[in-house]
Amino acid sequence: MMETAFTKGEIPLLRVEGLTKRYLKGGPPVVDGVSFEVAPAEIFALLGPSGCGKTTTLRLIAGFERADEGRVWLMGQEVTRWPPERRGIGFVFQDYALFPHLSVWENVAFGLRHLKGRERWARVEEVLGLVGLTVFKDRKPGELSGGQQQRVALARAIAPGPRLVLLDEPFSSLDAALRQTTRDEVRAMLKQAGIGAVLVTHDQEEALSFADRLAVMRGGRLEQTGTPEEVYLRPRTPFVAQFLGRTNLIPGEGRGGWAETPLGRLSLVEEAHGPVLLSLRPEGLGLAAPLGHLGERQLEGVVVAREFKGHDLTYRVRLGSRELTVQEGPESPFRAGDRVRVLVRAKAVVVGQGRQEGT
Ligand SMILES: Nc1ncnc2c1ncn2[C@@H]1O[C@H](COP(=O)(O)OP(=O)(O)OP(=O)(O)O)[C@@H](O)[C@H]1O
Repeated sequence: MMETAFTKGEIPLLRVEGLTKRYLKGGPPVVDGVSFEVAPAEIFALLGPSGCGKTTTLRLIAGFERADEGRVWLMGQEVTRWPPERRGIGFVFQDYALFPHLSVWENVAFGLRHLKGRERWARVEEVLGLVGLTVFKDRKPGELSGGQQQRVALARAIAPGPRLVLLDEPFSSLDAALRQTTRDEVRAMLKQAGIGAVLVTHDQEEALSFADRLAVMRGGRLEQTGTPEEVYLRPRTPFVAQFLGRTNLIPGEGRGGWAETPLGRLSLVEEAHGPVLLSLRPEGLGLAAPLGHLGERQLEGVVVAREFKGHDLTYRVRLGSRELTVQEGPESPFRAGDRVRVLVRAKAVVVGQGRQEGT
């Protein structure tokens, strides 16, 4: 499986290897053997539930925390023991951390104290232009919207010209509509400036749409790394399948290109043999009216719940002792209590080998 965005021989912008961190001596590691690489100008996301060690990983990369084990390289140079200021990395926090008493212009100029008057002025103007905030340069942060404040924070982080910025849940305090537009804008700005980024988020949609590649993190470890498409369409574990969206987990017996399952024979994306756990996304299933004639092989079930969401419609359908989540178009006509035929439209993905508990 393709897992890197690298051309042969290219030096990664960031490389971390075996990063491990315990906050309590002798306690469990909160970051446990984390390794990944980020290519120049690549946007990489660390996605995982609260407390899985994402922020700690970011702090180890920035140098705010010291790793118990493992190493960090920036553009081929080992920086594991370097202090944060020597690493030249930009950092954007969830709460922006802007100076409230300084204007937008002064906030952005703050990290440029090493530059002289004219040079400094030109760089601040350039960066404000890049983030589209030139007209607000005299305002204080408190006189801006959340999305605008976030862009100031980004401008301040990129003003000194870092090759890498670390973004810790930078969009989470914005409301849904603003979050999406700010995200798109920030992505476009990073791409335009050729700056690589590591984004930390617990929001799967954000990671999928913002990142070029992402890693799903759980309990201090990276469970799977790949492009958004690879990780969504080819999850390797039940956790990754469930964390990246809704899915149906179905036990089966692999027979090569297909598996025998309680839903009948399912085609598999990749060959498998023996006991397996399969993932079938709700959009890979469909509903139709049951066929009238008896003796026809069909997966018949009963709609137990229906959730209309505008762009789609989600059903819960009971088949024997099992419930499936099925996604249909918004005009799908079934109601709770209707008898329906379940259609399998997609191939199943193997997310576990061997007998699984609770399936
Ligand atoms: N300074 C600290 N001292 C002790 N424990 C800490 C410290 N910082 C974090 N932890 C613990 O380490 C674990 C990982 O925290 P971390 O903030 O890295 O996770 P996260 O995935 O970023 O979570 P969230 O999304 O909630 O911020 C958590 O159990 C947290 O309570």
